[in-house]
Amino acid sequence: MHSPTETADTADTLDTAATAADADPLGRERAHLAASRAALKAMREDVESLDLRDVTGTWVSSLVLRKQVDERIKALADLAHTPLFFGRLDYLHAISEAESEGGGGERFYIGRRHVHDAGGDPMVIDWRAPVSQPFYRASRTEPLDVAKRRRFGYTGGELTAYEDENLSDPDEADSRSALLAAEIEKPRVGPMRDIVATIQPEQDEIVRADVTGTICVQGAPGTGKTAVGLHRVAYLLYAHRERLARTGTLVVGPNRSFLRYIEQVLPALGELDVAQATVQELVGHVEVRGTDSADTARLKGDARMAAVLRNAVRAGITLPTEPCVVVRGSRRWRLPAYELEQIVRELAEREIRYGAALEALPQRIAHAVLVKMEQGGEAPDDRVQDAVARNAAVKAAVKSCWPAVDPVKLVHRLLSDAAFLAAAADGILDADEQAALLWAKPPRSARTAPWSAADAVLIDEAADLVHRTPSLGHVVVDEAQDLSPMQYRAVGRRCTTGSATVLGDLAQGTTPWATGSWAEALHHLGKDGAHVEELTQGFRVPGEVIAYASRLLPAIAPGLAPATSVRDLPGSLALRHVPDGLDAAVLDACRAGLRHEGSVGLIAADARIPALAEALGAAGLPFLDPGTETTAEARLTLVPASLAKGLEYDHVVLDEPAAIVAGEPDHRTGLRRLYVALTRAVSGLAVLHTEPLPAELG
Ligand SMILES: Nc1ncnc2c1ncn2[C@@H]1O[C@H](COP(=O)(O)OP(=O)(O)OP(=O)(O)O)[C@@H](O)[C@H]1O
Repeated sequence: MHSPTETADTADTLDTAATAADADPLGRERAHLAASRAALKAMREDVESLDLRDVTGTWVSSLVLRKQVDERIKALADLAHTPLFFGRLDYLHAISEAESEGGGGERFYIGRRHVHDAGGDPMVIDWRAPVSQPFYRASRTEPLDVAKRRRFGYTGGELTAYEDENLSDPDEADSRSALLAAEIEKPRVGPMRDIVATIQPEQDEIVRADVTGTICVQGAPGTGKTAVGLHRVAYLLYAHRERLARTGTLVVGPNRSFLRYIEQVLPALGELDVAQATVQELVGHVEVRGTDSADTARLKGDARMAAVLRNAVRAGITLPTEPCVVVRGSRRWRLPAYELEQIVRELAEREIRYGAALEALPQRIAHAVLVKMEQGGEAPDDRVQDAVARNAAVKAAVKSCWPAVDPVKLVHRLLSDAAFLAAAADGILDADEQAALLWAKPPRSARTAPWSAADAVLIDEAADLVHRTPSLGHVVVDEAQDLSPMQYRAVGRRCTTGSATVLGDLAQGTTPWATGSWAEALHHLGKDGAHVEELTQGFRVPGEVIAYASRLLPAIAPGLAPATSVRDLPGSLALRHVPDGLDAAVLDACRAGLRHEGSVGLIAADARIPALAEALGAAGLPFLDPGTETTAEARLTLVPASLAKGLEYDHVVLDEPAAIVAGEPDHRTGLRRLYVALTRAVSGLAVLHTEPLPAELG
C-alpha cells in the first residue's frame, strides 16, 4: 500500500504534462473526491429545489411524484462513511460514451453511484456500468484493455492511500492486494456491509449473469453467497430497471433476524425498492400457531402433496345430470344435461386455473342458451348473454357442477375429513401417510385451526390452483437448502415468468426436508436445468477454523469440497475442555472477546440459552438478540444455534458442541447445525466444552 510520501515517487503513466499535481497523485485524487462530493451535493440540491407546486396533475399523481423525489433525494445522500469512489480504471484505448454513462475517454472513477458535473459529464461511474466490469474481472493474463487498476483506501471517510496494478506491464510482479485484505478483515460491527469495492471475479460472474436465466450457487460458509445475491439484485435493477420496476424483485431469507442483518445492503447500494420476506411471510394466508412433528412436516412439504391438493380442489367438479332451464319473459330455454356436460368436461380438460374456469362457466352456459334463442328466432345481443349468465338457474347449475373453492377451507377439510383426504390422496399417499396428515382432534373451523408453517404452504398451493399467483421479475432465495419441495414450489410460482437466484449450501441443511441435490431443488422451483455454480473461496472464516469445521463434511455432505480461506490467522482457533464450571468459563471467554475490536457472538444450543442469559445478566454483561444491530457500545450477542445461520461475528464463543448436536432430532442434522455454528467467526473461535466433542471432529 502506498502512503502519501511513497506515492510521490509513483510515475503516472497516462499523464504526460509534468505539473505540480503529478508530484502529488494522492492530492489529486483527493481533489477529485472533493469535486465529486460537491457535484453530488449540487445534484441533490437540484432535486431538492424542484417546485412540485408547479406540476399540474391529480392529487394522487402529485403524491407519487413527491415520493419519487424524496427517494431520489435519499439516494443522492452523501454517506459520510461510504466513499464516493473506491477504484479507478485507466484504459489503453478510449471507451465509447454508451458504455460509460455518457463519459467516454480513458479514465474512470468507479463508485457506488453515478455522479456528474454541472455539464453532465460523469465524475464517478456506477460500478454496474459496462465500463466498470474490468475493475472486477481484468487480470494480468486478461487485462481487458486496462493499463492500470487503482484501488483506494479510506480511513474515516478520508482518502488516505491507493494501490496500483499495471495490468499491461509484463515486468510488474503479481502481489496480493493489501487494501483488499484490509477491507475483508475490517472488524464487523452493525449490519452486513456491501462488498462492492472488492467483488471477486468468480463472484462478479454470478452478479452480472443474464437476467433471463436462473442461477444456483452452492457455496461453503462465508464464500459470499448472500453478498453476491444482494449485489446481483442491485445489478439487475441497474441493467433492467424499467422491466423490474414493473414486475418487482424479492429477496427470500430464512428468518427475520437474518433479514434485519442484510436489510441495509441494498439501500447502501441505492436500491430501496426490493421486498424482503421469509417463505412464511410470503405465503401468509393464515396465522401460524401450530407446529408439526418432523415426520408430518416432511410429508406436508413433499411434492406429492401438490397432486393431492390438485385432486382436492377439483373434487367438487360434478358432471351434470339435470338440464338447465332458463326462463326469460314468457319463454323457457332448456339446455339438456348432455350439452352442459360437454361444457363442463371441456373446461375440466383444459389446463386453466380452477377459479378462471369457474368464472368462464356461466358465460359458456349462457352462450349455449343464446344459440338456442337464435335457433328459436330471437336476436339476443351481448347484454342478454350477460343477463343469462347471471340467471338463477345458470348460477345453480354452476354451483352444483363447479363449486367455488376457498383454499383455507379446503385444506381445513383435507386435514380433518379422512374420507375426503383418502379420495384426494388415492394412489399418491399410503394409509399411514394419510393418517399422519389428519388432525388428531379436528378444529371446528378453519379460522380457529392451529395452522402450522407447512399448512400455510399447502394453502398457498391450493390458492394457486384456484387463482394464478402473480409472478415477480426476479427472486433471490437465500439459505435455499432448507426449503421443502412444497416451499420451492411456493417460491417458484412467484417467478414463473421471471428468473431466480438460488443460494445455499447442502452441508448447512438443517430442516428434516433439507435439499439433497440442487437438480432436485431446481426441479421443484420450476427451473429445471438452471446453471449451478460452486464457490469455495471463503472470505469470513480464518483458515484454521474452516479446516477444523470441514472435518465434519464427510459425515454431513460427502460430495462437497471444503472451503479455502483468503486469510490465515494463526491462533484463531481455541479448543478448551472445561471439566466443570462451564458457564463461568464461557463468561470469561466472552469478556476476552470483548477486549478485541468488533462483535462477539456467544452461540449455544437453544436449550442452553435461558441459563446463559441468566449467567450473563448476573455477571453484568449486557447482550443482544440476533438480528438486533450491534453497535460500538453493545457488541455481545447471545445466539441460539437455530438462528446462527447466515450471521457472523468477529469473535465467536461456542458453548458445548455436544449439546448443539443433541438439540436436533437426528445426529446428521445435529452435526450440520454444529457446522453452521463453527463457521460464524471472522477473527477468532473459542470452543468450550465439558462433554466430549463429537467424534467426527477428530
Ligand atoms: N469479495 C468480497 N470482499 C470482501 N468481503 C467479502 C467478499 N465476499 C464475501 N465477503 C464477506 O464475507 C462474509 C461472508 O459472506 P456471506 O455472508 O455472503 O457468505 P455466505 O456464503 O452467504 O455464508 P453462509 O453460508 O455462512 O451464509 C461477509 O462478511 C461478506 O461481506
